Formats: sequence, structure tokens, C-alpha cells
Amino acid sequence: MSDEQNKTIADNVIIYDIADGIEPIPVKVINNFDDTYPFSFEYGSKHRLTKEVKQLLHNPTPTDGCDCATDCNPKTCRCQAGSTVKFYSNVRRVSLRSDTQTVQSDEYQYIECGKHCGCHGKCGRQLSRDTIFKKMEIRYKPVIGFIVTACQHIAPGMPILNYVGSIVINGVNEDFDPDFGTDYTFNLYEGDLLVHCDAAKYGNISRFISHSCYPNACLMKVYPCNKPAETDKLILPKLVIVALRSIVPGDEITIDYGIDYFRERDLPCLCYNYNCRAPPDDFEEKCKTLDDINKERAKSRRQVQANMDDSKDL
Ligand SMILES: C[S@@+](CC[C@H](N)C(=O)[O-])C[C@H]1O[C@@H](n2cnc3c(N)ncnc32)[C@H](O)[C@@H]1O
Repeated sequence: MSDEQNKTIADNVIIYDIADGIEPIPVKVINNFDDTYPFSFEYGSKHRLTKEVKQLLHNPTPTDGCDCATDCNPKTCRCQAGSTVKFYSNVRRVSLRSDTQTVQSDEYQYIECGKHCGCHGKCGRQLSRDTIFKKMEIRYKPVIGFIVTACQHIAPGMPILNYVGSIVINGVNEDFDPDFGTDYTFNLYEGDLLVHCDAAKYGNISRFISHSCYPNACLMKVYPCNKPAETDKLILPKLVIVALRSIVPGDEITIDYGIDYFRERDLPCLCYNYNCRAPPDDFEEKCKTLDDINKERAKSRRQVQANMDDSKDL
């Protein structure tokens, strides 16, 4: 393909930083199609907890943490023993099985060391961060709405950002907005208490991440400590979005919402991937094979490169 064909029209940036300075890197919003703006929401980089929710939470004590010295030994660390995945802090990557499609289930959980641990949380096992870990943009895509795209390479197993929202217990949500219903809600627990994380009115850019039946990222629960046997208090996990496959600049970041999301709303899924579980009527015509997906990624990588080259000329 010639350089001329590679060139794209300069992006129409409609917001220069949707995070309003809260993140270490500004997050642009781009709409190259029409005048649509994202619905307003309050930007925050940590879960929002009401007083009532705080009262239900377990307060970690030294007995819930590990008794390692400054550097945790993966073989003896109690926090690592309670985790079903390993986090290699030197490369900032989580070990996931290569066939992993989603880690929303409790099969994958990670316990982070904290201040209450022998290592005082300074051992490097901290997987979650209260800021985005990678440079990303929000882009408008007709019909689907705003989506999140990567601006840099993200290797499989790397944490990308936390899914942040208001914590809702048994459906009581001060931030509830009937216009959005549960479109931005993820389940955290379904036991005696129903606990959700709702990002409709408050959250970070993770609230724009779309669903795909062939996702390149997933949500992983990261707990602050081991659950003590005697407590009936709540141990609230952070939801960390981790790359499942290698993500290249220009790729849309996607997760699996679960098929019930589409069934409950009687909504077709518009991911058009070969393995789509809620295909729309025009699926046969537009369906993407694995080969198409790889070609599309190569094209978006070339476009990002061309945009970068263009901005150097300015
Ligand atoms: C959590 S929001 C994602 C952000 C949203 N696109 C926006 O502009 O605010 C979920 C909504 O995005 C749209 N969406 C995301 N993934 C989709 C998919 N695979 N097919 C159809 N709609 C999708 C649907 O409208 C869904 O209710």
C-alpha cells in the first residue's frame, strides 16, 4: 500500500482530556463521524463507596496478610498462596492460560499485598493501580457509541486499567439513572448481599469499553487480603482489566460482557466476530473471520503510524 493510501484525515478531537487531569496522561475523545458527545458523567479513578457500604467492609489486619519481609517469597507468601494467578512484577504481567477467553469467574483471583502485610505492600506484588496504566483514546463508532482504543502496545497478561464505579449493595444506588439502567454495571458478588459496580454516572474510561465475543481483554478480581474464616464482612475486590492477547496501537479494547447482557436486553451483538453469540440479521454478510480480524489490526496499526508521521510534520 502506498504512503498516500495510508494517510488518514486528521482526527476530530472533541474533548482534549475527558479525565480532566485526574489521570497521569490526558485521554482524548475523538468523533470523526458526527456531533455526538459522550453523556456527562463524573470522572473518578477509585470506586465510590457510600458510608453504608464502608460499614459493611472488612478492615484488613496483620493476620489477614502475609508475614514476608520486604520482598515476598512467591513460595511462602500467604497472599500469593490465596491467589489463583501469578503476577510477575518485573514484566508487569499476569500468567493466564493461553485459551483464556474471560476471567470474570472466581476461578481467577489475585490477592494483593497491602499495608497490613509483613512486606507493608512494598514487595512489588501490587497489580492494581488507581490510574490508567496505558495510553488510550475514546473514539466514536456509529451505532455502538464511544469505544476505547489503545495508543501503545499492550502485551498479553498486562494490566490496562481498573473498572471503576459506584459500589451498589442490594440495588440501592444513589447514582442510579433510569436512562442507563444497568448498562454500565458489573456483578461483584451474588451471595447474601448483591454487590455491583455501576459506572453509569461515575467512573473512569473503562465505562466505554465495548463487548466482543472475541475479546482482547478481561476483568480480573483483585482482593486486598485473604478472607478470614470468621468474618461475615465484605472484602471488596478491585476489577482490573487485563490484556488476554497482544494489543497493538489502534486496536479497540474489548471485554466479554457475558451473553446474558444481550439476551436480557433483546439486543444484537455488533462485534461481527466469527464466534458471535448474539448475531444480528446482517451477520452472514459482515461476519469477520480470524484472518479478517488480523488484517483489520494490521490496517489500524498502519493508520496509527501514518497519523504519528503526519503529526511529526506539523
Ligand atoms: C458499557 S456501555 C459502553 C459504552 C457506550 N458505547 C457509550 O458510548 O457510552 C455498553 C453499551 O455499549 C453498546 N455496546 C457495547 N458493545 C456492544 C456490542 N458488541 N454490540 C452492540 N452494542 C454494544 C451498547 O449500547 C451497550 O449497552
